[in-house]
Amino acid sequence: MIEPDLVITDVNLATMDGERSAPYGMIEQGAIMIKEGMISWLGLQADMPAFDALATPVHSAKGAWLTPGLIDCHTHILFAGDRATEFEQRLQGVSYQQIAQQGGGIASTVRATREADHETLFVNAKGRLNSLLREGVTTVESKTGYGLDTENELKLLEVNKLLAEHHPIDIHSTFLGAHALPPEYKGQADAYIDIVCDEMLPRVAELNLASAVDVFCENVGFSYEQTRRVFDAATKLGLKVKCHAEQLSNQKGTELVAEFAGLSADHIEYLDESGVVAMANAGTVAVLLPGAFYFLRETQLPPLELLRKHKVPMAIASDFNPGTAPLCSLRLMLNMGCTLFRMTPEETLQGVTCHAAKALGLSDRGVLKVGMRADFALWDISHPAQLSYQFGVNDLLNLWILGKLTQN
Ligand SMILES: O=C(O)CC[C@@H]1NC(=O)NC1=O
Ligand SMILES: [Fe+3]
Repeated sequence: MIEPDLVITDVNLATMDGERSAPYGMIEQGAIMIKEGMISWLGLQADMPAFDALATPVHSAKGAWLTPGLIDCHTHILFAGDRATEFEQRLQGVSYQQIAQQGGGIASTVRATREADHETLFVNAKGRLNSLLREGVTTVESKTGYGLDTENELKLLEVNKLLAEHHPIDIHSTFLGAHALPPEYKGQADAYIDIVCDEMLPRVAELNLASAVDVFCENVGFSYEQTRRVFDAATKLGLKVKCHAEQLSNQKGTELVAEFAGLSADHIEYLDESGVVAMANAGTVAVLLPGAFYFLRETQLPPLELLRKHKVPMAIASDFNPGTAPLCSLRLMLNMGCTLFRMTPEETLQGVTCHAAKALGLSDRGVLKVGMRADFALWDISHPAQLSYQFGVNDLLNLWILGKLTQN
C-alpha cells in the first residue's frame, strides 16, 4: 500500500468523468487520496483503502462538493492600458469605426503594450490570475496578440514563462501574432502574415515559448487564405492550432482549423452545420465565449443544438481582453453559459473542466480520476448546479494545485 500524502473525506465528488453514468460523474459520500501531486484513489468513503491515519494529513470536507480545478481555456491577460474611455464613447453613440479611425480599439492596446516592460505586464497579468485563482481556477491559457511585431510578441511570451514560473496557476501559452494588423502594416496584411510565418513563428518554436498558435479569422481580422498560411507554418513547426472563428461572420475558419486537426474553434456564433460536422470529425472543441457576446450586446447565438446533435465537446472561457470582454471571471461565464446560451449547468461545468482541458490538448486534468493531477476545488454548495446558478457568492472553501493547498 503506498501511503497517501493527503486524504479528503466526507466529500461529494463531481468527478466530471464521462465514463460514470451519474450526472457530473458524481460520487456522493466519497473520499479521495493524493500521492505526489496526483490522484491515487477516489470512490465511496465506505470503500476507502486502509492508510496510516496518524501519519497522513486528513481533511474532512464535511459534506462539501469537490470538482476538478477550473480551467480558463481562452484569455488575453497579457496587455497594458485599458479601453474604459472607448466604453464611455460608445455609450455616447460613437461607433467602433470612428473609434478605430481615432486610433482606438486594438491599436490603442498595442501601443500601450509595446511601451510596457516585462515587469509591468507581469504585474498586470498576475493581478488578473489572482482574481481567477480566487474563483477556483487552476489552469489558464494566456495568448499573446497585443505586441504585433517580433520583439513585442516574444516579450509577451517571455512574460507568460515568468508567470508560469512564479504563479501557482498552471499557464499555457498561445501565440496569437495574427490577432490584428499592426499600424505599420496598414493595407499590407499579406506582408504582415509573411512576418508572422517566416520570422515570428520560427522564433516561437525555437524558444519553445508556446504550445499552440491562434489566428483571428474574421472580416475585420485575417482572411481564410491568410489563416491557412499561419496554420500551415505552425503545423510544420510542430505546433497545434486553434482559431477565433465565426465570431462576427462565417469565414469558414472553423472548417480550416478542423482540416488541421486543430484543438478548438472559439466564439463560433456564426457557425453552420458543415462547420459543426467538420469539428465533430476532427475532434475539435467548441470554445464558447459568452462574455464577448454579452459585452458587445450580440444577438447571434452559437448553434448549440447542432453542437449537441453532432456531439462536439463544448468548452466555456472568459476571453478576458480590454476591448470585447473586460470581464475577469470564469464563474460569471458559467452563469452566462446558462442564462445567455441556454446551456445546462452540467454542460457549463464540463465547459470549464474536462472539455476545457481538451481545448488545450491536455489529458492530465479536468477530471477527478486516478492518475490525473490533484488540481481541485472544494465548494460550499449543496449541488454542482449551484456553480452556474449563483455568482459573486464566496463559496470556494479550498483549492489544491498538484495536491498543494493554494487557497483557503
Ligand atoms: O478588442 C480587443 O482588444 C480584442 C478583441 C477580441 N480579439 C478577438 O480576436 N476577438 C475579440 O473579440
Ligand atoms: Fe479572444
